[in-house]
Amino acid sequence: MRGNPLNLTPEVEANPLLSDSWSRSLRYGLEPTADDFPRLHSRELADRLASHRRLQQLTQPVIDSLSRKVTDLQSVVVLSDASGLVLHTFGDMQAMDKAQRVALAPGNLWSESGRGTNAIGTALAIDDSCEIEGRQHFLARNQDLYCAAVPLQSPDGRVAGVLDISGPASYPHHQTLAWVKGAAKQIEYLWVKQSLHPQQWLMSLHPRPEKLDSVDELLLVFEDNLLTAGNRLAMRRLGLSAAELGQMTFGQLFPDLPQQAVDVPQPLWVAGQRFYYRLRPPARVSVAVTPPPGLRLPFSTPREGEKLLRLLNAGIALCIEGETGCGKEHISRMLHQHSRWRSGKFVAINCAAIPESLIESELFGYQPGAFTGASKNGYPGKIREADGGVLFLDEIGDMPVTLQTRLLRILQEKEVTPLGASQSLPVNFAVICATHRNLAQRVAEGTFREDLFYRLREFALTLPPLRQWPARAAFIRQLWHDLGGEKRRIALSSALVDRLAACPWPGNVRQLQSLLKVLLALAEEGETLETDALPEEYRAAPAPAPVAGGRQQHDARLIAQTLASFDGNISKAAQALGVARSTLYRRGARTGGR
Ligand SMILES: Nc1ncnc2c1ncn2[C@@H]1O[C@H](COP(=O)(O)OP(=O)(O)OP(=O)(O)O)[C@@H](O)[C@H]1O
Repeated sequence: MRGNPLNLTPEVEANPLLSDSWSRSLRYGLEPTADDFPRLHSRELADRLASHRRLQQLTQPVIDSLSRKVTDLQSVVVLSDASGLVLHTFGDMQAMDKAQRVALAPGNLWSESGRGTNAIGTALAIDDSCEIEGRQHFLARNQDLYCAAVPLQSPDGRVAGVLDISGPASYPHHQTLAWVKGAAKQIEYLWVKQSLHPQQWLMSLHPRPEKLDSVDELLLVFEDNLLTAGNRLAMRRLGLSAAELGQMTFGQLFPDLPQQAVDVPQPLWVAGQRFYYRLRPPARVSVAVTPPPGLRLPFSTPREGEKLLRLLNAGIALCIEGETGCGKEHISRMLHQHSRWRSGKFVAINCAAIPESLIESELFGYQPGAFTGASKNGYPGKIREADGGVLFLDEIGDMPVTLQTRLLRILQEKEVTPLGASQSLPVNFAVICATHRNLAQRVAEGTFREDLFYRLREFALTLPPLRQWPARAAFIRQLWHDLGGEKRRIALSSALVDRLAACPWPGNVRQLQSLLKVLLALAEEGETLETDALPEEYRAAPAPAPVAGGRQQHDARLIAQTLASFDGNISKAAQALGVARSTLYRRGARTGGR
């Protein structure tokens, strides 16, 4: 048919929302007569439900009253996740015919790519509310249904799921879309208010002062002076996008307004429109920490550093990959100190070093007497310690799969339930993870959850090994200065620095730092160190080639040389290497055993 190559019905063709959606459905390769439909097995569904507990808890009271309203229309309320997967169906389904009951039950996937034009899938595709009635549905098998859906937005600006009302198309649905929109507005309002952290500012705005303190309020949340969250009403009305959260400052949004508590509604002009606003200061004032001057990354440009900071400020999960010792933790600590999370702690967890049986209590904490041997005072756990700060997950690739599920849930719901507790506690933190493993390969092998992989790797950064850093000589001199070389009036000759800059450094900065500590411990005040001060393996030109199992072999050699320099005195060698004596005993025993 000319002008209508997709053979759309006149009703669909006349409505751009529908014709676009039908075109997409056809492009997905769907057939209107298709009778099979995507559905999740109960085990996978249980897993997905567990990771959306917060969404369900938040929506439950609003949905309960909504489902009572739609009973007379023989309709049900459906809650889906952001992929269109039905998580819960509320209301009486008995009045529906069997096919509809089956199709709307939890576990069904109502994405547009799975079922063509339908309210849940199309609302997700256009990120807006919509109603799809009878023959407007793409699949013939759904054409007895009426559905109205609204995407739900979490305070961090992400689409978290969809709220939908579905029922027989034969009933009148004059108010249904308005009801579902009102419920979604209420959920998004409660979500912002309930996840407010004591260190955050809350701004509420509305063109009419009497509407303040109602679900119609526009809500904005600031941490320090950074905009970090808001409800959809505010973001739409003020033209803000999720990408601006963590970037936009109070001053950029309201240039003429001081960031001061305002209790009695005051007028305010924004984008040519008059609003009234209140500004509630944080309940717990964070210790004002002045950010240290500019972030310097020795291996890249200042712009790269600024980019990473912006991402961290926006709450984006960073995944840092790179060889051992190249500074993954060091850079994470620097980012934390410069970020909006700096008033909270930097909490590092080595996922490979904690015994599997202890990781759970270590991460999630426990109630007094939660298990035999538990401290009688309980333990808050690392995740709660990181509240307001940065949680650094080192060697994330080694986290046991069972714990990956719990970690994912915490990252999605931003709350933690200590062992033995019945109530969960809200937490707010940024996540940086590090690994020297190939995480994608672990996902392919089935030892790392794919959903956690994407959640933790919202932005991935690969640190180059030290041998590839530009300006290595300058870095070596800086490290020497930081270790106190200049203070002790001990200099490094240019020839020595050049030799070190040419080394391959399989153990990266850790190896370089250990060597410089040894040189410093052995040198006399006022001396200038030449290449002959270097241990033999560093003296020879060309520089030593990287060896298999690099770090361990290098460490063993360095330990042996240092011990020899101090005539076998373990205390002095340990001091020179900057490690505990017990480490040297342990390493000595290991290398000696080979
Ligand atoms: N840019 C840097 N400036 C100064 N010191 C650094 C720098 N990068 C790393 N270091 C130091 O090198 C050592 C190793 O760094 P770090 O622990 O961050 O490496 P890593 O990549 O996390 O190692 P691993 O993979 O073994 O955990 C630390 O003592 C750290 O302080």
